[in-house]
Amino acid sequence: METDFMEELLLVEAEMQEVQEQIKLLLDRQEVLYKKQSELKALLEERKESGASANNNVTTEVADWSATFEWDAQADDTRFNIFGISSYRANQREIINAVMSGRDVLVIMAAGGGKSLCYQLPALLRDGISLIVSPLLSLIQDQVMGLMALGIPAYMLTSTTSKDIEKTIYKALEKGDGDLKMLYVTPEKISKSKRFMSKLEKCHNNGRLALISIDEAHCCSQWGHDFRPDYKNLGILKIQFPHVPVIALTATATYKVQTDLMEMLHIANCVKFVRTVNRPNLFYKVHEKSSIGKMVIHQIAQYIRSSYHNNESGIVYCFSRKECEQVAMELREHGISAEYYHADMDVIAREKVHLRWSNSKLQVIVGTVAFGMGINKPDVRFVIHHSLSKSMETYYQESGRAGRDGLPSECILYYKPSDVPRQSSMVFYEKSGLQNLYDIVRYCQSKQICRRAAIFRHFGEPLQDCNGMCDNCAYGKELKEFEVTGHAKAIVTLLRDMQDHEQRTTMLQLVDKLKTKKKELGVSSNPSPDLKKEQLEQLVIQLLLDRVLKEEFQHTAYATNAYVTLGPLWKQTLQGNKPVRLEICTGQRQNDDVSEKDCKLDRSSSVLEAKLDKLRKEISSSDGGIFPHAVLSTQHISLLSIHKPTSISQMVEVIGKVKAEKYGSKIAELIRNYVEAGQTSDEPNNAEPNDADKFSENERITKRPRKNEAHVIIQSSDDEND
Ligand SMILES: Nc1ncnc2c1ncn2[C@@H]1O[C@H](COP(=O)(O)OP(=O)(O)OP(=O)(O)O)[C@@H](O)[C@H]1O
Ligand SMILES: [Mg+2]
Repeated sequence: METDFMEELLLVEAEMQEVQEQIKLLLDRQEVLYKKQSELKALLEERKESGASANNNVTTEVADWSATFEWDAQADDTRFNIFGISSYRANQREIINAVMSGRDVLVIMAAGGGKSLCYQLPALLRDGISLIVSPLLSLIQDQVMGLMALGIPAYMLTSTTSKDIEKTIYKALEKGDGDLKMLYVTPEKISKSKRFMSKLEKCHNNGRLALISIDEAHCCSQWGHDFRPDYKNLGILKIQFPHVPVIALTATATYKVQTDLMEMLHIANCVKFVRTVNRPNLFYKVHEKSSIGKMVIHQIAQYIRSSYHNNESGIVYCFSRKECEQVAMELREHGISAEYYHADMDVIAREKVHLRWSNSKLQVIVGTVAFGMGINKPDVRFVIHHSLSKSMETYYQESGRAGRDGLPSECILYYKPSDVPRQSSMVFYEKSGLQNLYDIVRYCQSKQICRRAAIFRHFGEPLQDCNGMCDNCAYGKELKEFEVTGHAKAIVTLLRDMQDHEQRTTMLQLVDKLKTKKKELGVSSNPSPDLKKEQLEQLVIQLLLDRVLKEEFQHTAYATNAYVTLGPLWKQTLQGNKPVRLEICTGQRQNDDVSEKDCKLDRSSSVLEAKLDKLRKEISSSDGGIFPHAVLSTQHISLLSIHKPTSISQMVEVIGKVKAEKYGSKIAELIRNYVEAGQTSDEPNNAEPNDADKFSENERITKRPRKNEAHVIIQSSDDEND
C-alpha cells in the first residue's frame, strides 16, 4: 500500500513539474503577446489621431508640411543643382519643411529611402553650422567625402582628424571663421569631449548652431538592434540647446523604440514621419540549402555568374568567421571576385576590403554581422544569406542593404533546417532570443505565405501588395501537403523513451535514429509517406515551432549544444488529436534555377551605360578617391544614356549644375564619340522620354510572374512623386 502511494506521489510530482514548465512557457508567451498588443494598440491610436488609416504611408502631419513655403525655390535649386537629385522621394520635402520651420523631427524611413537629404539640404539652407551625429567612422568618412565632392564645406571631428583641421573646425565653431556648414561627429565626442562641447556652446551662443541631426538614432534605445551606450547621452544636446531643431533618423524602429527615442532625446513634441518598411524594389526569396557545403557554394556561384555577370555588387552573409573565409575562398575558386570581412581582421585589412568593394573593384563581400551599419553603397544588387539570420529584424536590416538606389535587387536566404540549432545555441541566452529566431525560421519554412506579408506582420504594419516580388507570390510552386501524424508520434515516442533513459539527442542524431528505428516504431505500417532525411528535419523544426518539441542547451568546454526534447504539447500529438501536416515541394520548383531565368529582373544595361559606368570609376579613382556612385548615381547614368546631352548646358538639365561643371566635359566627350560612332542599335530604350519621365528616377521593376503568366511592367510603386 505504502509503495502504491509513493509511486502515485512521484507521478503527481512529475506532472506538477510539467505543469510548472507549461505555466512558465505560457507566461513567457503572454508577455510577448502583451507587448505586441500594446504596440498594436498604440499604432491604432496613432492612426486614428492622424486619420491616415487608408494611406500606405503611416505619416502624421504630412498635410501641413506639403504646403508651399518661402524657401521652396531655394530648396529646389539646391536639391537639383548641388545634390543632382531630380525630384523628391516620398516624405523628403515634408521633412525638410518641418526642419526648416524649426521643429524637432523624428524620421523612420526604410534603408536607402533618402534620409541624408532630409538633414543635408536644410543644413545648406539654414544659416550657421549643422552638427551631425553618426555612429561609425566609415559612414562619416563616406558622407564627408561625398559632400566635399559636391563642393559643400563638410568636415568631421574624429580620432582621425589632423590637428590642423581640428584647429580650423574649432575656430569656425568659436568665432565663425572660415567655411563650415556640416560637422560630423561620433556620439563619443558629445559624451566624452568637454572641449568640443564648450566650443559647440560658443557656437550656439553666437546664434550659429543651425541644426542637430542624429543619424541611425535607433542606437539610442536598448530595445533597438544596435544599441550604443554613448548614444544614450545625446539627450544633453536638446537640454543645452533647446531652440535648435533636432532631427533624429533611423530605418527601423518599432513603436516602443520610437517612444523611447523621443523620451531620451527630449523631443517629445517632435513631428513624426513614419514610412512603411516596405521595399518594393527588393525581391525576397528562400532557397533550399543543400546539406553538402560545396553544392551550396556551387549554386551561389552559378547564380552570381549567370545573373550578375557585369560585376554588379553583392554581399554574402555567413554565420561564422571561419565560414566567411571558407565561402570567400570557394567563391574565388568558382571565378567570383570575393573577399571576406569579419571582426577578427585588423581594422586596416577590413577597411581595404570595404574600399575595394565600394569602388566596385571587388564584386562580393562575404561577411559576418560585423559587416553592418557602415555600408553605404547604393547599387548593391544582391544580398545572399548563406546561413540563417538570428531574427526577422536582423534579416530585414542585412537584406535591406540591397537596392538602396531604388533599383530592382534580390535578397536570397539559403535555408536548411539543420542551421536552426546552430543559431539557437548562440541566441538562447538573449532576451526573447529563441522567440526571435523562431520567427525567422517560420518565414523560411513557409512555402506559400507571402514573404513580404511576414515582414509587415513583424513590424506591425498593415499588409501591402507584394506585386509578385517574392518567391512565394511569384512562382506557382508545386506543393503537396502530407499527413505526417505517424512520423510526429514516432518522434515524440522516441524522445519520451530516450528521456526515460536519461538520454539526450541533438536534432541530427534524432533524425538518424528515426531513420534506423522507423520499422521498430511501426511508422512503415502507417499510411504516412516515407520522408527523406531533410524532410524529417523540416518536420522536427515544425514541431519545435508548434511547441510539441523544445530545445534545451548544454555547455561543453568547446561549445554549447542544442538538444531536442519534449515540449509542452507533446501529449496532444501522441494522442493524435490534431493531424500533423507537412508541406513538401514536389515539382521542379525545388530547383528554381530554371524559373530564376524566366523571372529575371529587368536590369539590362546598354553599351552607353557601361561606358558611363567605366568613366565614373575612372573619375572616382582620379578625384581624391571618392566613390563612383558619388560621381554619378545609377539613375544619373540611365538618364544620361536616355537624353545623351553633349553640351554642358544640356548636361545641367540632366545632372544638375555642380556635377555638370565638374564632370560634364568628360561625359559630353564620351557621349559625342558614342553618338558619332553610331552605336545606338543596342539601346534598350531609344524612345524619347515624355516630360513626366524626364527628370524623375523612373525606376522600373519587372513584376515577377506566376508560372505561365506574362511579364508585367510596373512603376516602382510608391517611392516617387506621391
Ligand atoms: N529624391 C531622390 N532621388 C533619387 N535618389 C535619391 C533621392 N534621395 C536620396 N537618393 C539617393 O538614394 C540613396 C540612398 O540615400 P541615403 O543614403 O540618404 O539613404 P538612407 O535613408 O540614409 O539609408 P540608410 O538607412 O541605409 O542609411 C543615395 O544614393 C541617395 O543619393
Ligand atoms: Mg543613412
